[in-house]
Amino acid sequence: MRKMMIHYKGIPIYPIILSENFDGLGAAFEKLSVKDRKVCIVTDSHVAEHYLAQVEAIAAAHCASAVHFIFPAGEESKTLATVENLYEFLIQNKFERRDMLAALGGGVVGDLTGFTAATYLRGIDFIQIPTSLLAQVDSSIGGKTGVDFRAYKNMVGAFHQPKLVYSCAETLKTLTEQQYISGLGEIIKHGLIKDIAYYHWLKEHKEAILSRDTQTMIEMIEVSCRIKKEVVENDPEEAGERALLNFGHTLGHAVEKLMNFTMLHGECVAVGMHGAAWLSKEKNMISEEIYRDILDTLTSFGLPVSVEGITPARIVEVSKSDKKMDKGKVKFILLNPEGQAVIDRSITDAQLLAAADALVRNGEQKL
Ligand SMILES: O=C(O)C(=O)C[C@@H](O)[C@H](O)[C@H](O)COP(=O)(O)O
Repeated sequence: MRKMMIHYKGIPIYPIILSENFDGLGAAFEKLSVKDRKVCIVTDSHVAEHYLAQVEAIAAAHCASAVHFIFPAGEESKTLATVENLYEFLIQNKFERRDMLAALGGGVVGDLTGFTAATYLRGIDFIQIPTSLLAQVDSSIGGKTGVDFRAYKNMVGAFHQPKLVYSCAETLKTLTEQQYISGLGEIIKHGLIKDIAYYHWLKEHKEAILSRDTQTMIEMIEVSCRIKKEVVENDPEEAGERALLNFGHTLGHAVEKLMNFTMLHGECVAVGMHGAAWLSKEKNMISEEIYRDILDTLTSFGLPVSVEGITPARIVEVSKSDKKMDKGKVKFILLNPEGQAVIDRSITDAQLLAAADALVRNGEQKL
């Protein structure tokens, strides 16, 4: 078992526990003083089949009582309507301020549960038990919670920090290939924005990573969590540096929306990272060779770097309606020659369109 603590202004806020199994979850509950508090485990229809019984039994043994709320798996459920159903369930079960939610699942479950916890009774505690690779290395850490609104990704939300993040590597073995690889999109992002040695380590350990070797996965998750921890500790509410975590998300969110959420988040981030790398190359911030290496790395891990069926013009239009606008300019995260990410507000509409064009697969172009 590995453990790290998230601090804000030097004060310890919550632990991240990385474990091979759920054996340490009971002890982690105990540390939260939950003996006389109710817990509602929020999960989706896929995860419920695999892990709900086990986690609910642990919660019931350590808390005053445990109930569960299950919603249909998928991004379509990440709405205010699901949040309303959850409020209703909590009211019916007489949940009070001192009671708690536990998000058992991937990014959708974590974001939606966190947002419900942030707003129910003006805020109750919640914990994250992420079961997808993407949630374990990214969305469960840092307190970004929220839902989509009329297909605008994460448009309504709040910063609300969990009391615990407990990640169990066993759960990664039941992920579909596509879900697992989607998580690798955010992991490669971590290397590219903050730790180029880690990016090379990922390439060197590709086989063990893709075969889901437990120890390699835990090592990789630990490095990614440390990178995310460092960024969110320095800038908890995205006043500055935290925006670097949005590398690949400006165009990625637009692709996600235009593909009607038929592509997974990490896949869209990979396409978006291609766009950001392309812009970095065009601005002479990285070489053609590095640009090619990024594309090769993404594709060698099974991630897409282009899309079909949408137009560059629509990608630009939708990018401009995302949250990343800043005084009318799209806030872009680009790569610089030192192998670090930087915030850039100088991208023109023409450059944005050309980047979007590089992502759209048509005829000859087979990236
Ligand atoms: O934690 C963050 O900050 C991130 O930006 C991490 C992203 O990878 C993640 O997808 C996040 O949910 C996107 O946030 P958003 O503010 O762009 O919706």
